[in-house]
Amino acid sequence: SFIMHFIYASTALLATATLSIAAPAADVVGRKTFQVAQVAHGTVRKNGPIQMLKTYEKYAKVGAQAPPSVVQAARAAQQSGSVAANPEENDQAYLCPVNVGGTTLNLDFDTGSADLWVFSSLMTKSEQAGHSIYKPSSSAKKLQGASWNISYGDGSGASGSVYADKVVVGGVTATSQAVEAATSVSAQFTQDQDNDGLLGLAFSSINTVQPQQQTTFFDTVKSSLAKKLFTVDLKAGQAGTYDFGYIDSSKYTGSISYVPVDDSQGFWGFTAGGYSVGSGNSTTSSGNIGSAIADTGTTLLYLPTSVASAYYKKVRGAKIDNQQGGYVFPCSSSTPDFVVSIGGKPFTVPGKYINYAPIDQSGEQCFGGIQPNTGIGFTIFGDIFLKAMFVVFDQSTGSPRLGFAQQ
Ligand SMILES: C[C@@H](SC(=N)N)c1ccc(Cl)cc1
Repeated sequence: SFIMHFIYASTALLATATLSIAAPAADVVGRKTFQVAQVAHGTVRKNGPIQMLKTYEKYAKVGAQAPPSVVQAARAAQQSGSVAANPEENDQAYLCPVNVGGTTLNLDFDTGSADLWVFSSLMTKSEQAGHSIYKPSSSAKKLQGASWNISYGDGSGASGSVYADKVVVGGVTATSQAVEAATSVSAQFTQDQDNDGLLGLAFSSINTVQPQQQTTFFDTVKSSLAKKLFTVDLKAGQAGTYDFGYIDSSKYTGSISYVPVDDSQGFWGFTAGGYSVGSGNSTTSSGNIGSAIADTGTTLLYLPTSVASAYYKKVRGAKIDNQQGGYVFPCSSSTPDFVVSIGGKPFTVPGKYINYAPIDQSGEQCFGGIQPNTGIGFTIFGDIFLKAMFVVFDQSTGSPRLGFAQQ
């Protein structure tokens, strides 16, 4: 199904209010005291050399220099790892094996949301059917009073309670990660028995846990990674990878072009430039695409309506089919490449990726991988785009940035 994940993260207003309550003035008659429960945030095992190296780095501007032994020990302790991203049918989503509290679950890594939620033993047996299930392990600590509720624009959603437990992704370990155990999920999720939950990789500012917002897996382990970044290398119809803490230069061609990220909405936001349809001399090109996000959790490529219209003018028999919810065309029509400028460099989505899939068994009409971003308000570079690229989601410099290269 062409489900587009939307996210309406519930606000953290309550948590903000709680945190901003001023302590009563000491001289107030009948002074009252109050307690604020401290809940373990996502954490990783602290490591001496890494902590020492951070101290040396903190005072580097006043001449502190870490001894080679500290640098060497810290480097040895820093984490990095890689996990397979296995495509579902039609590359609708990509699922990665993750060890959550001792059980391996297949999770949809989603750079467009910030909750790590899983199918759990707290759900009814019928809802659990066919899925791998998280059962809070003996090492799990329930976050008393914490809850979460996430909803997506296609009407899907999930909710439940929260535990702190060990999570391992490609050998990278978060010793105490907020694991959002579902008590209820919508039909779209129960029906997709390949998918045991989501691992959010957007910014923790849109995590939905209340009353105390929690960190994503990446934010939890970030300080322990050799480099504070992860890379995404999705592929068409075959397994790709998510790598944490390092850049594997064998996974891309040419050089990586970096652009600044606007994380004000909690997404990996950036500005996309001009575009062209087709390759060689039969190209059309026009104005800027504008604000966009890099989103592994969205299947298709959602572009401004004028850009989508310009693209399908070049596809024989293309039309909008409201019953199907977007552009369709004869499966026999050829689909041109789509080229977009990011950071002043051209990036090409091969035309074959834009013939997404037949709309039915007859195989006559096919659904487009490019669709208009009507009602979204920004461009979404989803998997149709990402599976042609190698992308670096980078927090290793002062402010976040995205790196793009063709694969
Ligand atoms: C970021 C994606 S949802 C996701 N990847 N979890 C998104 C957000 C808002 C709209 Cl309107 C449509 C799609």
